[in-house]
Amino acid sequence: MASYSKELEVAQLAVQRAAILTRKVFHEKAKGTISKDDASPVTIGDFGAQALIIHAIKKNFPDDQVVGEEEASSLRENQKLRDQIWALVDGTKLKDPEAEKILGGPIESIDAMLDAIDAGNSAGGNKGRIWALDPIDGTKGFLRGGQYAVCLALMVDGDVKVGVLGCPNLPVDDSVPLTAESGIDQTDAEGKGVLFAAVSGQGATSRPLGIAGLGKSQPIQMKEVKDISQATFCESVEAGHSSHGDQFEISKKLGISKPSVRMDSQAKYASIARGAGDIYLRLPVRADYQEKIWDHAAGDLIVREAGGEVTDTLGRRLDFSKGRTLAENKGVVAAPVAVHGHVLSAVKEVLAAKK
Ligand SMILES: Nc1ncnc2c1ncn2[C@@H]1O[C@H](COP(=O)(O)OS(=O)(=O)O)[C@@H](OP(=O)(O)O)[C@H]1O
Ligand SMILES: [Mg+2]
Ligand SMILES: [Mg+2]
Ligand SMILES: [Mg+2]
Repeated sequence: MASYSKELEVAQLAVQRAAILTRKVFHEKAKGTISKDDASPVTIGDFGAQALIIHAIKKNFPDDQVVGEEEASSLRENQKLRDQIWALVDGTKLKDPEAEKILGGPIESIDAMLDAIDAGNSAGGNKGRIWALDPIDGTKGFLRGGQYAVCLALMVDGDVKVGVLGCPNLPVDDSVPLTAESGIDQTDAEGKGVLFAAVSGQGATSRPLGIAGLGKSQPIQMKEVKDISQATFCESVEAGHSSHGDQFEISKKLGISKPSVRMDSQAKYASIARGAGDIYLRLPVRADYQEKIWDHAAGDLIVREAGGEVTDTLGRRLDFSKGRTLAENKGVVAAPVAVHGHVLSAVKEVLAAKK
C-alpha cells in the first residue's frame, strides 16, 4: 500500500501557507470581491490561495493534474485586482525556510501566478493522479466573518487517497463541542486554526494550523452516538446550498430536539470527524445541481478515516471519478458508521413523503 507521506507533507504545508494568506484577507475590510458568472462571490483570497497551492503541487509533482475551483480570465483583464493578488502572494511565506523549500519556493512572476491559477483546469476523471482544490470553501462565510476552509485532496484513479482541510476559525481543542454559535467566528486569534488530514487506510489527524513547519498531530475519531436523539447535526448556513426544511424534518424523525449547528464550508466534515458534532446533512435544494468534487473530496476521506460513513441521499458512496462534479450523487449524509443506516432511513422517508 502506498504511504503517500510526501504528498501528505506537501499538501499540509501548502494548505498551511495558503491559510496565512487567507487569514490576512479575512482581517481586511476590502477583500477584493467580484461576482462570478454564476453570481457567486470570489475574493483576492480565493485566487491567491489557489495560486500558492497549485505552484507547490506543480513543483513537487509536475505530472499531476489539478481540478481547482477558480480560473484567472477575469484577472487577465483586471490589472488592479491582479496587482492586489500579486502583492499578497509575493508576501506570503512560511516562517520556516526548510518548509518553504519543500513547497518549491515563491512564485516567480505575475504571469507565473496567473498560469498557476489556470492550471486548475483539469476535467477530472477516473485515471491517474488528480488533485481537487477549493482555495476558500465557504466564501460567503469568509465574507460574513464565519467559518471557511482551505481544501485539498489527492485522487488516484478516481479514489481519494489524501485529504487536507485548513480551518482557520475552528478551535484548536478537538474536545470543544459544537454549539449554535460555532458557525460564527467569535473568539480572537488565540487558540484558533486547525489543520486536519487523512490518508486512505491510515486514519485521520488534527494539529494546530501554524505559520512555519507542521505542528504536532494527534489522531481524531468520531464520537460514539449512544442516543441518536441527543446527536448534534450540522448543516450549511446558506439556505440556497442545502434544504434547511428537509433537514429539519429528518432531525425531527430521529427525535433530535437540539437546533442544528449552521456552519459554512467543509468545517462541517472536520467538526464531526473530531467528535465535536455527530451528523452532517446536505439535502439538495434543486434537482439539477451537481455538487463540486472540491467541496467534498477532503472532507469525505477525513470523516471516513475517523470512523464515519459518507454517502449521498440514496446511500451511494460519493463518486469522485465522474469529472469536476459528483454527477452520480445527490446530496450528502455523513454520520458515524454505527448510526449511518438509521440516519439514511430517516432521509429516505422524508424524501419519499415529499413525492
Ligand atoms: N445550489 C447549491 N447547492 C449546493 N451547493 C452549492 C450550491 N451553490 C453553490 N454551492 C456550493 O456550496 C459551497 C459552500 O457551501 P457550504 O454548505 O459548505 O457552506 S455555506 O453555509 O452554504 O456557505 C460553495 O463553495 P464555495 O464557492 O467554495 O464557497 C459552492 O460550491
Ligand atoms: Mg466550496
Ligand atoms: Mg471556494
Ligand atoms: Mg465559490
